[in-house]
Amino acid sequence: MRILVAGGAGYIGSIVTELLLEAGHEVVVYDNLCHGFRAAVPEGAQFVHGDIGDGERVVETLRRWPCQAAMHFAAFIEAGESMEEPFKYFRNNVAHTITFLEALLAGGVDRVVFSSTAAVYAPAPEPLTESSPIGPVNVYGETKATVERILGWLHRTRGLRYAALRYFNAGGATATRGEDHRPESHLIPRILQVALGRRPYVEIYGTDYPTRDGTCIRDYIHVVDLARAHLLVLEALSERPVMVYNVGTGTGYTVREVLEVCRRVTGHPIPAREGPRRPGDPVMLVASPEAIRRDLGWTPEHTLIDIVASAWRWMQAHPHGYPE
Ligand SMILES: NC(=O)c1ccc[n+]([C@@H]2O[C@H](COP(=O)([O-])OP(=O)(O)OC[C@H]3O[C@@H](n4cnc5c(N)ncnc54)[C@H](O)[C@@H]3O)[C@@H](O)[C@H]2O)c1
Ligand SMILES: O=c1ccn([C@@H]2O[C@H](COP(=O)(O)OP(=O)(O)O[C@H]3O[C@H](CO)[C@@H](O)[C@H](O)[C@H]3O)[C@@H](O)[C@H]2O)c(=O)[nH]1
Repeated sequence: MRILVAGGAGYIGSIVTELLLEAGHEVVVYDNLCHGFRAAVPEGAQFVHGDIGDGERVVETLRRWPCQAAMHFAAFIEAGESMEEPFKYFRNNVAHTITFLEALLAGGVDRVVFSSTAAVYAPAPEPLTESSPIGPVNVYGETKATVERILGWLHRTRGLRYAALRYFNAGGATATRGEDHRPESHLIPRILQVALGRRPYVEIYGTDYPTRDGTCIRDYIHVVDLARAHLLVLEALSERPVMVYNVGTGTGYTVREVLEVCRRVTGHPIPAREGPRRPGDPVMLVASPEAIRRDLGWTPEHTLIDIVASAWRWMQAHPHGYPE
């Protein structure tokens, strides 16, 4: 298949592109590079510098390289920032996505894999299943829940086939690609930047949550396991026109536990300071990954140690990330 990958110059999209090419697919990466890097795009992929909010450019791209499916990673991704800049998030993640979806259908693409998130759920003290209540506690999660509903209506009214993958917290790297967000807001790379000598300490956002050690709990999923889920749903779209799956491991770690794993893997003491809560942070998000296992046979193959070890290898090899 030839696949249009919007946001394919970013962290997860570039690694999914790497796996798609390895599996023998053709890929057209479509990215405005607002947060991605040209150097992250695998050599075997076509690259188009474009915005998902520019429908004409999307249609033009599809005329030049007709595609059988699209994957949609292009979005702003920070829950904390979304609480400060709601319009920025609604515009890019919802309004521009509507333009993008309309252009895909006009350009003959009726299969979409969408990057949704665990942040669509109301935080809960037990593992979340796909039928757990939707109830985002931040604007970012609301934008993703809104797009999921739009996809549902486009299936009913236009026959769009789609998979919405609700990722839990992605981490880790391949041998050649890793996480490089600027500014970096994510826990694991921020901790590893301390071990690398690029930050004096890591701040723990909130130590008074009702959890086993007072810090937030997340389900960390290796980016390669996450990427494999994309290839599986892409194949399955022929038989299953609508799929909504959690992609996580089923195991939650507190911020302090992640910090300990990072100290063990790097052998660095990694100083930490306790700070206030970050607005919009859910107390706990842990997946039940049972549905995607049952339907498609997907299971995670990597542990939190593998995530941290691969991220650490990548950061040591690329201490300043991708070249601009
Ligand atoms: N990183 C995680 O842990 C995580 C968890 C859940 C969901 N997600 C979702 O996965 C997707 C990818 O996340 P990531 O961590 O790779 O983020 P990222 O910022 O590394 O990648 C996003 C890419 O989209 C591009 N982009 C953004 N707006 C665009 C626009 N209007 N037009 C064209 N390109 C645009 C950026 O340049 C970037 O290359 C996002 O949709 C995010 O919401 C990520
Ligand atoms: O310097 C830091 C950074 C983070 N945290 C905490 O670490 C946890 C994880 O935070 P982070 O790595 O920023 O990820 P999330 O805010 O959980 O969000 C990620 O995971 C979500 C799915 O769970 C996705 O939807 C988002 O796109 C993605 O950014 C949270 O409790 C944070 O408060 C700290 O204590 N200190």
